[in-house]
Amino acid sequence: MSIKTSVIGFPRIGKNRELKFASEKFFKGDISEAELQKVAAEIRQYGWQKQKAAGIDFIPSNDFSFYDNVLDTAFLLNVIPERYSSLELSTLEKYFAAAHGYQGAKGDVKALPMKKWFNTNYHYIVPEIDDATDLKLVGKKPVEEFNEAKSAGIESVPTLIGAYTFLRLARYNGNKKAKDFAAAAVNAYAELAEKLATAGAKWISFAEPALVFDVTAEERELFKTIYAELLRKIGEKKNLKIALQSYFGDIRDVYQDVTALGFDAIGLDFVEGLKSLELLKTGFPKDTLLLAGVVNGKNIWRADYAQKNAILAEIKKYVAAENVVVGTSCSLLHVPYTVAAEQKLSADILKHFAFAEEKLVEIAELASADADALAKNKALFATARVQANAKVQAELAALTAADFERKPSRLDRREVQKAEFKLPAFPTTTIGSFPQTAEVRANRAAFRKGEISKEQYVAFNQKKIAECIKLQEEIGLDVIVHGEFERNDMVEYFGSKIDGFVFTQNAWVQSYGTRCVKPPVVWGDVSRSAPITVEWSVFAQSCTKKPVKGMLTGPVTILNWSFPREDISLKTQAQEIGLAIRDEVLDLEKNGIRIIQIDEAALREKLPLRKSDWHKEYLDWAIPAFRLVHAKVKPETQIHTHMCYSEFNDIVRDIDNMDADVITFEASRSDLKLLDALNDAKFETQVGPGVYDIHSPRVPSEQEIVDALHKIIAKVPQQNVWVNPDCGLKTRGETETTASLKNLVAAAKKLREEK
Ligand SMILES: Nc1nc2c(c(=O)[nH]1)N[C@@H](CNc1ccc(C(=O)N[C@@H](CCC(=O)N[C@@H](CCC(=O)N[C@@H](CCC(=O)O)C(=O)O)C(=O)O)C(=O)O)cc1)CN2
Ligand code: MET
Ligand SMILES: [Zn+2]
Repeated sequence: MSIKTSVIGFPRIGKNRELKFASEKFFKGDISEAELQKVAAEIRQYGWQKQKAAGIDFIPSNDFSFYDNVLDTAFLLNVIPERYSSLELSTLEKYFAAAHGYQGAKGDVKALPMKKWFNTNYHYIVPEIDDATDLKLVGKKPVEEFNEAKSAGIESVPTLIGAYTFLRLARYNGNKKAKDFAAAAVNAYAELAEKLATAGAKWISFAEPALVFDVTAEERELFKTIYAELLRKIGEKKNLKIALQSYFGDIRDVYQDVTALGFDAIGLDFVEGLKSLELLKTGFPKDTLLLAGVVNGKNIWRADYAQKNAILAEIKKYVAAENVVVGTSCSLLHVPYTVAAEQKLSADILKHFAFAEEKLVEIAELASADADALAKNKALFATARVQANAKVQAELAALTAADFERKPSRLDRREVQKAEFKLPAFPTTTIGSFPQTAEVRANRAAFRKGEISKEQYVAFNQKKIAECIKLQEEIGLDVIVHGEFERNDMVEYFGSKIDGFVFTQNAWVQSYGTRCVKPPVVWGDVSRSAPITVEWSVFAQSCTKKPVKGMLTGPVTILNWSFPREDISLKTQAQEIGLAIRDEVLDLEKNGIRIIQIDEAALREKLPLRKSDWHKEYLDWAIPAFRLVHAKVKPETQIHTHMCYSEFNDIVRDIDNMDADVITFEASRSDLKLLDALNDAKFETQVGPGVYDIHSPRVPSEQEIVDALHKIIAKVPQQNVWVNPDCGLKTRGETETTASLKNLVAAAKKLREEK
């Protein structure tokens, strides 16, 4: 008897990003809703048929989304703020209005906020609940998609974001809290379960990834209340089975509750769940299926069957073999579709890759214990995939404490830099990128396709840089940037210039809505063979007397937004990338660049989901990796860094400990709590909390920026304050950018006068 198999979710942007392109056309009014729906149906069909062909037993439905599954759940449960529901638009248009705002004949509303989905580069839409929210079942999406799969001959498992995770991730604007909506949520989910059962569903799966966070006593009560009641209600319909699916870690705080509640299946993550095996040893209920997440849903490497089988063997000591189901550790949303779409990489490289479709085959092969497949896999892992780079290894081995310690101290450097730059109070700057217009993209594309020469490509970008600098001088900014016209993405660009990475052509992964990324793959030891940005920066500096910031991406961000190796530690990889970027920093300095920004946009992203793991598992290597990059620069060289997500209240000391001279970060949309945290921590790094939101085309008025600055100087010593936007301007238009920056400079001047 072959073991059964399950999948938590499948990619949904389309094998060639069809959903992205169709949605963007729909937004522009170029295609109808019906045409968009047709593309969506084809994408769903594709995923189901691939899973069926691979022999997957538990195939999910309702894992598709036009934008985001959390937003789908909000629309399913009537958690739709009135400003969207009252728009005279179709339901799908209201949904998109909540996802990314609406500005047009029918109204003007901003989008709901977007947040990182656990420890991934996917982002979800944060549902907004207030005291008047009438949580109840209003949508049909799960039932419709179940029926759609059924008519295609597939008996799917409708998967739903569970009530606990939904209520845990929502934002509450009134006095009511999650627990005040528990009863309503139970009723809505029970009603939905009944409808699904009537439609013929045999199973439903509740995804509860929020169980892998630290769970407080109060949250645990909420979880128990919800499911005790929901299972009781559903239990009245005896032919429906219920799975509880966790992922992105282990559920140590609620394992006992989960196993006691009486689910028909429990999904545990044996990849990121450090304690999952240990928990299993404490007992697992009889006659319950264990959906064993052993195939990594986040990486792009082939699974090592010997290692996976060892885990499965261990699992079977505690769970009857017939109750073990082999599956993915999380949704396959976080990996690209298929290795088959890669034509440029050699077969020797590609044979080590498994994207979503290849992972289906892996699950099936692990379940069937097919002898040929086992032998082939054994052979693949028998030899080392890559040769170590001796030079890099020697450099790593030679690192000492001094490589991580910049001298003199920040406060001493500060005096030196004051004399060096003679910047005014409230110095103004931007984060790096300027609008990536169609012609900028076209220039890169033409060069990539070999349609223009290197000289033509460089000449175009130099012209753009010169114009960009002239514009910044006219606006009156103090520290200038070159504009980043040569970069498609801040990580892909560096990856493509550093040895040790490999690149895919079509390995797109959804980051949010219609936006995708193509993460580079860390293939071997990483090293820099030639300067990357120096010529651009030197050219930019030749255009102005004002200081031009060199612009680099830091090691932690490059690593976090790539697919890392698994044969060596993240710490080692971050150090290798750190050494490569350090070479670049020192070359920039040698070539007259006196201010260097090293972006760590994604530093916060991979902070472990549990607080107890923060230091040991992450910060203890991530912060030193950044220090390594800049420790050897001269005292007068000013090091900046930038972070996109300002939710670092709990780690401000660690951020300060990166020992940058200046940090800029997103603050305009967030509250002032971070400023309080900076104040409490006596934050020493000079700071530029973004004074306006670059994610919107709206132009902030001078007064708004003055007001923002007043709030900032109420908490941060004036002499530490920089004035800058939130993040890079690459997604903005040129007109609004110029208008916004003029107001920003005017606001800074006003504050100088007030002093
Ligand atoms: N890696 C990463 N993660 C991040 C961020 C980030 O900046 N980088 N920011 C945060 C938000 N996430 C984001 C993720 C994606 C995009 C984004 O704009 N993505 C673009 C793709 C960007 C890109 O690489 N574009 C290439 C073009 C790539 C391409 O498709 N080229 C086609 C041809 C297209 C043509 O010729 O017109 C091809 O080569 O075939 C370029 O500009 O050069 C998109 O989905 O639309 C923005 C933010 C968090 N995570
Ligand atoms: N320097 C980069 C830019 O301005 C930093 C962006 S952070 C996502 O685009
Ligand atoms: Zn940013």
